[in-house]
Amino acid sequence: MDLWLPSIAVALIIVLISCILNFNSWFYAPKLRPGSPPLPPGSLGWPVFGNMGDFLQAFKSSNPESFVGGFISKYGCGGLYKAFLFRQPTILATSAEVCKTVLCNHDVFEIGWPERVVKELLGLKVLSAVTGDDHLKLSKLVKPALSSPKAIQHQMPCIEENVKKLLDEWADRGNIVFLDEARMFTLKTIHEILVGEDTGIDFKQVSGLFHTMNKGLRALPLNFPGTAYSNAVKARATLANDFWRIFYERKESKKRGGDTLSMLLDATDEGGQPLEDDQIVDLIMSFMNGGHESTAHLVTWLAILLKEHPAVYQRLKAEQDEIALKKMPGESLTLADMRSMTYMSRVIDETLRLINISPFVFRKVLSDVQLNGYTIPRGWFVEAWLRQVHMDPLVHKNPREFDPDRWINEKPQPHTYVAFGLGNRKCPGSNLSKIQSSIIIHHLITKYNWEPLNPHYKLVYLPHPRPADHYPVKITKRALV
Ligand code: HEM
Repeated sequence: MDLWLPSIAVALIIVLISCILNFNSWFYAPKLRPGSPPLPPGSLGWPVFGNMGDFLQAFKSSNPESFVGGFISKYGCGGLYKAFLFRQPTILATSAEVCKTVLCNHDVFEIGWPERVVKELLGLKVLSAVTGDDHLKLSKLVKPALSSPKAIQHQMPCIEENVKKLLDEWADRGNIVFLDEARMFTLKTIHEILVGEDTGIDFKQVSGLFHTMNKGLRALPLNFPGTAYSNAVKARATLANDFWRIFYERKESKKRGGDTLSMLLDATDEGGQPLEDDQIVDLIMSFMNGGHESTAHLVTWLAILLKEHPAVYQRLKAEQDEIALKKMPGESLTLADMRSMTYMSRVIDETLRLINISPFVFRKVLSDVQLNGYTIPRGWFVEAWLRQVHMDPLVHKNPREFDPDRWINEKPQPHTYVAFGLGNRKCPGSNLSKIQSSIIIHHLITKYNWEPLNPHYKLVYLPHPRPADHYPVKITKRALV
């Protein structure tokens, strides 16, 4: 009797642990049709939390690759693993080929924000919320407002004027925190590009509101006072007030220019239908949101990596000095100048590959699909792990090395560079962010010097990779020669 009790207790504990460990698999794994291939290998982790603990541990360490690396070393290099992330049963798509399949097959893999998030935070009719044919039609209608020759003609002088003012102001101040200043700069510039004039908005407040709104996008959609989601909904409402005011002022004034708002006001679809007012307001807000934070990170990382790689710095400086020397004082950069910045373009691509500002993007599975001998079940989420595509040594040789020449030496396949995504949802602001960073780095490298005040910064990876101290630098204007 004395021996029975402890044995039963041990057996019960084992059963309990096994129930806890297998709860997600029992609860979420679907019954597959007889003869269907199995789910991909992997583990759905702990109840409620799934694999979030491993994910956070990896992304809070100095080696975020260890998260996917754990799946690869346990389950092989198949490029597909089942997991449980962000409260959803999820397939991790980690190889370049699988990511391409996921991002380019919109009839099966579509964006799938919860309805409530679309309604309360994103806006019902913005690019990242609409799906299928509606998405195709909207893309066709709004992309020219960001990347047509007419749009670029408006963007370039606007960016350059702001850059010149900004860099002089930075040099006057001496010490600045690079990422914080770059954020303010990209926010002001994208605002001018989008709405074309001073609208009296408070940029510091707007930056904070977008930050609060973005935090809510991945939070539990519980609208109770004090939750991240509720704060995000309030932030969005405050932002929307500002943007409706700007919209009405412009609509009533009938003034039009090369700015995005003018182009959206005048845009019509194939049937001659204009965009609806609330859609234009939501689109402008979504571009302003998507268009400042990521570009500010890109510019900051360019400044960091150039300082850390003197040979790349010297080569880029030589290319940019040659362009600058051909200019009369005050003469602006032209599109032809931008096209001649071939090394700059490789440095930017390599920075985006190495840093992975958007480490992954998600899709919802619309119907059961078989891929590489596995079933991906309907209703699950797929995370296309863009970061792994860039950091896979089988795709990019010595992936941890910063080597802008890999883009000519390795001649990589187009789907192995996914910094801006792939397929129909590829970032519509990719050109704009490259133009903006090229112009700022052109003026910075040809006329100023910057020295990091803390070269031994600590790196953090969430929500975007960056130095924990946001990269404080001392900036000085070069003497004219
Ligand atoms: C370094 C800068 C940037 C990076 C790394 C970046 C990255 C990305 C990525 C990876 C996607 C694809 C998302 C997906 O497949 O679900 C995307 C989409 C998007 N981006 Fe960007 N982006 C940048 C700059 C910009 C700028 C400047 C704008 C606007 C002016 C912008 C607006 C958007 C929008 C609206 C979408 C949604 C497109 C759709 O769903 O059709 N982004 N971006």
